[in-house]
Amino acid sequence: MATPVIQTDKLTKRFGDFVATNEITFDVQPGEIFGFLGANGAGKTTAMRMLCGLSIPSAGQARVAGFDVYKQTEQIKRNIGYMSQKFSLYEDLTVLENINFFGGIYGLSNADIKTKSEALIGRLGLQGEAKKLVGSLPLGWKQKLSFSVGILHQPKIVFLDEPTGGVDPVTRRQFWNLIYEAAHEGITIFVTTHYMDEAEYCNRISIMVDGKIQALDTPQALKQKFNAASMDDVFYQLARGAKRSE
Ligand SMILES: Nc1ncnc2c1ncn2[C@@H]1O[C@H](COP(=O)(O)OP(=O)(O)OP(=O)(O)O)[C@@H](O)[C@H]1O
Repeated sequence: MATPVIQTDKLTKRFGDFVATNEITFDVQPGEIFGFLGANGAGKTTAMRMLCGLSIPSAGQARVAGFDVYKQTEQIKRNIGYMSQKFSLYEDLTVLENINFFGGIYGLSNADIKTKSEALIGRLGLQGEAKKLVGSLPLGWKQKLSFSVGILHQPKIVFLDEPTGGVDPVTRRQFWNLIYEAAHEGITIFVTTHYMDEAEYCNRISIMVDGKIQALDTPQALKQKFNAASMDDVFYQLARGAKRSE
């Protein structure tokens, strides 16, 4: 088997006495679409921030794209894409300006940025919008653009924190087509979502409850194990006892 792109061993984050992420251990394989599920407050964002090199763990180990989350956070940031819940493009720049700006941040050459931006705009069907301010686009388009910009530098892994919140099912489906294309090109996808139909699209899923991973397997295997008709049902069986969910 190939070396995992994410490896964690008892990864933990405490805020004072509160253990937000509690000894989580798992691997993610190259090219995998890995769903990171859990109720509100389960500790997903906290874990993801540690894996992205944005927050130093309290205990445990993790390597991301081969780099250590304590000592090599800059290398991690160069090898990943990250799309947070909070929309991250500049609303007061145009579509093209955002692509140019982030391409520059990622260290791409001008020629590379030009080729990639034309391909990106074509793929998203944004030819008519290239010179419009991003703030004027519908939310679903912004999310698709944000994802595409987040993988402009062809990172090894892209972390998506609830990337499709607040958009309709058709737009979510289009977003998932982009995810599949990226995975097909070899980019590993690490995604949190509250939508159980999206969980079904993942190769494997972990489900966190109150800071701990309580289940991890393919959607099919989880449904069998919990004798459940749907992922909704699996999730409910695991998360109904959660103390932290609102
Ligand atoms: N900086 C912080 N200081 C104190 N507590 C924090 C901090 N960040 C997160 N927490 C707490 O840690 C717990 C886990 O939060 P986290 O945001 O990781 O959950 P989540 O699973 O991503 O939830 P959601 O689905 O609502 O985004 C929550 O109870 C939260 O209040």
